[in-house]
Amino acid sequence: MSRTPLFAGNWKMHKNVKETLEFLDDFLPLAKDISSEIAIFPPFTSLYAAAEKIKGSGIKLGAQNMHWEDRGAFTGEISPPMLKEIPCDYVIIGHSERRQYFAETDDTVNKKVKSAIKHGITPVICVGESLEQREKGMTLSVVLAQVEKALSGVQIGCGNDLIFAYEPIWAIGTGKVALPSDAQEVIGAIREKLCKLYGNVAQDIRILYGGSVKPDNIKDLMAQPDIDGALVGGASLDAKAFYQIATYNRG
Ligand SMILES: O=C[C@H](O)COP(=O)(O)O
Repeated sequence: MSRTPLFAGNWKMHKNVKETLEFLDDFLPLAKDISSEIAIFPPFTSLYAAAEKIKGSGIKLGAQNMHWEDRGAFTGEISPPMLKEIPCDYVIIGHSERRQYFAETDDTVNKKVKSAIKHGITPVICVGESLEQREKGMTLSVVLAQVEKALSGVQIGCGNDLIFAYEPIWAIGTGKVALPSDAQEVIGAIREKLCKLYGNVAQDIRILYGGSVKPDNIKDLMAQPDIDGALVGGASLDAKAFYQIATYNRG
C-alpha cells in the first residue's frame, strides 16, 4: 500500500486570470520544496492560463465540475474532452455546493464519474453529511449511500482511477473542522466500503478530508491512518497558507 498525500486547492468562484497568475508567481517557487502531490482547481476561465503557467512544475490541474456528455445542446456546460484539451488531470464531482445549489444528484454524480474515468480524468468525488443528519446519527448511512450510488456500475483498473473527499457540510467554510477521530471514523468506513466493492485495490484509493482545513489543524488530521490529504477551500487561495498545509510535517 502506498498512497501519496494529495493537497487539492478548490478555489471555487475565486481568482480571475490575473489573480491566478499572481498566485502562481508566489506559489511556484514554494512548490519546488513540496514532496506531496499538489493540485489546484481554479474556475473554468482561469484553467488554460494556469495550465500554461504550471507546465513542468509537477503541479496538477483540475476543474470544479463537468458535464458527462462529450458535446451537445447543454448551454453553459463544459465537456470532458474540453477539460482534456486544457489539459486537466482531475475534476471535482458532487461537491456539496453543487448538490445544494445546482441540483447535482447521486445519479448525475454517477454519470459524471463514469464519464471522467472513460476520458482519463480522475474524479475527486465529494461526499458528506449535513449538520442535521449528523445530529440524527445518520452520518455513516448518508455518506456510504453517496459512495455506493456514485460508484454504481463503475469499474476501476487501479486505485489511482478515482479519489474521494469526505467533506462534512457543516465544516465547509465555517471554521468548524471535524474532530480528527470523527473524520477518521467516516473515512475508514468509506475505505471499508471501497474494499467491499473493489477488493485490495481499495487500499490504494486516496481519501481526502475537506472542511475548514488550515495550517494549524492539518497535522492532527494527517495523523489519522486513512486520511490521505485534504481538499482545501479558503486556505488554498493564499499561497503561503496552502504551502504551510502541504508541508505540515515539517514541524
Ligand atoms: O472544496 C473545499 C471545501 O468545500 C472546503 O472549503 P473550506 O476549506 O473553505 O472550508
